[in-house]
Amino acid sequence: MIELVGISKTFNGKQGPIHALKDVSLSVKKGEIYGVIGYSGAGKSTLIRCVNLLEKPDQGSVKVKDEDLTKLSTNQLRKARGDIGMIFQGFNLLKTATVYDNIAIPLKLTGLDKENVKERVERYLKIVGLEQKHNAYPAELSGGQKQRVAIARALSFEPEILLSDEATSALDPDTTEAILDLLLKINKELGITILLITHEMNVIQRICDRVAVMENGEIIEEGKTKDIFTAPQHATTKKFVSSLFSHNIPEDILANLNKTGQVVTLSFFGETSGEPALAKVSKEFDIYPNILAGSITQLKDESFGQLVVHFQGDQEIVQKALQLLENNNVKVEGVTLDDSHTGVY
Ligand SMILES: Nc1ncnc2c1ncn2[C@@H]1O[C@H](COP(=O)(O)OP(=O)(O)OP(=O)(O)O)[C@@H](O)[C@H]1O
Repeated sequence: MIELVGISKTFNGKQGPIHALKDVSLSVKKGEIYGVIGYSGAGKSTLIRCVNLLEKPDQGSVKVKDEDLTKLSTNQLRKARGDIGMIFQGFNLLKTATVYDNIAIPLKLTGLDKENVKERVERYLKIVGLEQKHNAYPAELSGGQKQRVAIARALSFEPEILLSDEATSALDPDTTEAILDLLLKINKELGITILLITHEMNVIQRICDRVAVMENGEIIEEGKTKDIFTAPQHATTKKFVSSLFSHNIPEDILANLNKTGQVVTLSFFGETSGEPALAKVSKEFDIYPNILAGSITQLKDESFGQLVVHFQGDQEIVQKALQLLENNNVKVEGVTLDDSHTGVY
């Protein structure tokens, strides 16, 4: 659906050139929710703005629905952009217009007649749950409600793709959850492909099928959300994942525990696979795992759990127990003193 190949973009900064994107390639499938995560300055905004050519890359191709947007005339590009909606952190609403007009005005500018404009505004305000707010002005709305208006405005053009530029970054945690639920609903019920950028791992965790991690204008890791959560490779990815699972065990306690046995992290999917497997090994090998920390979190399609466990006793038996856990699809990783600085992931 979206195919970025070898995108580069350099800005002229005051202190010399800034290589915001360096040979970035990315592919988003139809119907997918794809997240790009990175710290400030990683190049996320530049990347997402390249998808609808708000930013023109210096090199590379931007294919949307098999059409290379960099090769289109102004008119053709305007038409192609009709398939790509966008929402922003700052909502970008017209302050002096009502909720209704914020959606209706851009639609009227496309030449749509009054009846159809009315029908669309009402349909999409209903989808975002704001049918009671037609006559309100943006100043009378909460942040979450303003983002809902912005989403309804984007949807009113009936795009196949929605780009989300940090849409939940200005919102409190509860409102963020509600907006993420709305994005999931839009994806599932309207079949809209979503490409989002964020610096918050919980956004990736809750709704993304796949994720790319960006740093210094490059994609440093990419994959299914599930795989990135269970086996992050790059130090930055590990940091993002551990921001959600900060099972910080104080260093001196960890050092003492390591003297009397082994401390491991067990990662598992689904509600059933982790604890029963642990109960099974303790029974079979007559060992007593001591659970030090644990968490369970909901990914888009399944739950993901982690337990930090101390295994005491005969090392040979413990190794056999850990092997059995692995055979039961539980991922086993040793916890070292170094891990405790950033949290166990
Ligand atoms: N128009 C511009 N002119 C000059 N430099 C720019 C411009 N736009 C972005 N940059 C620089 O390019 C780099 C990448 O910026 P970008 O906004 O894409 O990163 P980001 O990951 O989205 O970060 P943030 O979340 O802080 O916006 C940064 O060093 C930024 O200062």
